[in-house]
Amino acid sequence: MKRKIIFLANPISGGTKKDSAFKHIDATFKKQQIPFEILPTVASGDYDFLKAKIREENITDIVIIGGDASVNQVVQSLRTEKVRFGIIPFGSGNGFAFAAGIPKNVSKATKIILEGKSSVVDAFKVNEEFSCMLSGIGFDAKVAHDFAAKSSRGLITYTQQSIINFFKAHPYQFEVSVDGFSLFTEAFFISVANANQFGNNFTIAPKASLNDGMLDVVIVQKMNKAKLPFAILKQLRGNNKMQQLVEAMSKKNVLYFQTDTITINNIKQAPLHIDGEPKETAAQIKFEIIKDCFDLLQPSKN
Ligand SMILES: Nc1ncnc2c1ncn2[C@@H]1O[C@H](COP(=O)(O)OP(=O)(O)OP(=O)(O)O)[C@@H](O)[C@H]1O
Repeated sequence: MKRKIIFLANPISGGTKKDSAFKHIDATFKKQQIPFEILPTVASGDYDFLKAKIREENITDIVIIGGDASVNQVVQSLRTEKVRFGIIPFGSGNGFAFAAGIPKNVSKATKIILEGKSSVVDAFKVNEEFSCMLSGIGFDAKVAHDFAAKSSRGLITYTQQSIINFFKAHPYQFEVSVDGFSLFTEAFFISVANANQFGNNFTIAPKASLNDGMLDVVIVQKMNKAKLPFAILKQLRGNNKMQQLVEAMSKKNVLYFQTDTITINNIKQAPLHIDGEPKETAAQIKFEIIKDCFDLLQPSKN
């Protein structure tokens, strides 16, 4: 089938201008005689207005030029359409794109779109909301909330907010239910991941895969603050194996396991983020995998 592409570019993401990226895209797709349009993303995140256009004009690919929140919003709105999704990473974190092996370099990312190889990936539900990368409750959500309140975006702001929040971090109480089993924990944060990272290649869930039908859960329990960076570093290297949840509870500060569904009673109303965007928190939060949710243009795995 002849391809026809809509690029959706976020005018505010990532903190850098996209003009040279637009030029590169324009030159590449004109040369290949593939029809395309570059439209701006919308702040509301609602792309229902594009559905009629997609059907009438037989659009085959929707490519997001932006960060994780843009990916979340576009896919959430348009995943019921018969289109494939692509990403040219232009956010501050780009966790989802990097987890899929899509690089930040515009010409390399554009080449992946041009090659047109795709495969299905999972996403997940957070109560009634949609997440494709990584959502969390507690300290990491606090970073997302504070980051959203800043006028400048980008990696430096994100790092500043993480450091400030680290020194202010305090644990929250949670009741975690998995497979009919329930436990109480005091934790700095609980992250639930489809992708393997927070963004900027900061890996938190080393085994997470975008199409394994599993959510990767990381619980960073209460501990002496001096130990916190070390514990996260241990997790980064992926050598913190989950043996038996109960046994690990008492001995380990960082718990890591996989499940397709998890329900968390958020006793102290810790803040929530979905794909890095702050969201209103809830007393109970259920995370549930959506297997084979959408088709993603990405580098082939072999
Ligand atoms: N046209 C627009 N005007 C204003 N805001 C927009 C517009 N389009 C999208 N947004 C908002 O921009 C925000 C940031 O989006 P995005 O995730 O693309 O960038 P980022 O936060 O810099 O990257 P990352 O999520 O990877 O850290 C989202 O909250 C999104 O709703």
